[in-house]
Amino acid sequence: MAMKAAAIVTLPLTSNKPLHSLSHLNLSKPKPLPTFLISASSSSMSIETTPVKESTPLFLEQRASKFLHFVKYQGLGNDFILVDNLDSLEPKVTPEQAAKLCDRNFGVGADGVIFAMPGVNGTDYSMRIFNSDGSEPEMCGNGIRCYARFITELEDLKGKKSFTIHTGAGLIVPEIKDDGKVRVDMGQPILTASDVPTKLVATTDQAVVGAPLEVNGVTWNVTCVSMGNPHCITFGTNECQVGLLVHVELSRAKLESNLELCTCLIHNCDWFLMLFEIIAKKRRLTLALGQSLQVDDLNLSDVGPKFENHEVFPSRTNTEFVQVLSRSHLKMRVWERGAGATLACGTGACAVVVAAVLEGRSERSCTVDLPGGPLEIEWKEEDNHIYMTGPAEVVFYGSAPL
Ligand SMILES: N[C@@H](CCC[C@H](N)C(=O)O)C(=O)O
Repeated sequence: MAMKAAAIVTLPLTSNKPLHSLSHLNLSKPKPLPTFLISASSSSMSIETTPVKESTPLFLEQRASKFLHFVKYQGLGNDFILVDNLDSLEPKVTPEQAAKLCDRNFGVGADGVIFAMPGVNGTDYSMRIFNSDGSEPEMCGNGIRCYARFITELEDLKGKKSFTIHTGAGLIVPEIKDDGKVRVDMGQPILTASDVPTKLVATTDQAVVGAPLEVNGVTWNVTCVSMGNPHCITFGTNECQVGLLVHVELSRAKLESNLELCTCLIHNCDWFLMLFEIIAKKRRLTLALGQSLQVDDLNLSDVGPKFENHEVFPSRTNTEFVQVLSRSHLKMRVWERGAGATLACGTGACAVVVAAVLEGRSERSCTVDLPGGPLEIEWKEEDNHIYMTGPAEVVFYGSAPL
């Protein structure tokens, strides 16, 4: 009689199956992985697919194990490791572990790690995030869209499309649209210089709008906006070209329409309005013209860190370099605090539209082109809130040792 041996095998982490094959799993209520009976005789070996009762801990239930189970998401190429942290307000990953996980050579690779946590103060959920350098920002626009999609995977929302999320920037309300995109009420922008925060001297109503800032030996014109996290937005340098300082005599009544006309003309001939100063008594408008930014030509990794760590930004800053394509179409590149050059920044795109409106360059509703794709941004006059609409997609499901 042939001898038979039997062994219990649970599909291991070393399975050849691609990680995305776990995509059908509901991560909060893990389903058992299949168990197979292997029978071997001296002449043959067979695998029976009849499940066998097993007692080993389930893969996704190994909370005590040294593995982090996560879902990788991206929003316009701004990518994140999303962690189910709904059972605790303590992140499952330390800032040091987050930096290691985000490393694109030695880790999973991401711009940040995001934790889906239980709600506080009556909100449905709360969110925390670590940047790829391990620092903790207050908010993340692309991340919050990924978060919203992640919640729909973790929880049975019973058809609910919108919920409230507590963040370091206050209450954020995403809404899942029928086409899968996410529209987010990003709240109100913060403009008071000391709250952004920046040490730059306010130019108008405590806000820093179109102020000169020297970086790398060049004077840039900047506007500072907080979306909960700090942003410094520039449309270009203030290097006036010979003969381009224009003085226009205007009557007060005509001022607004003339200002718009000037901006238009200047855009058309590839120069743009950098600074305007109304000397009311003399009824004179002074325009200082600078060179328009061609964002594709920018040496981002050279200039970005100099803005990020400039002494006028006590909490460091994210920096957006913007080219105006039309009054409703902007193009930007971003150097993010704690993450460097990224393919997109949601809070950055919102801050850019606020800056463009404050500087008289755009309407309140704009398409903002980022290296990873476009975002629709609207700064509503009625409630002073900013609304951002864009995509968020799963990249893969995975586990990594901590
Ligand atoms: N990419 C994010 C912003 C992430 C935080 C930022 N690096 C900071 O430190 O403030 C976005 O989409 O908003």
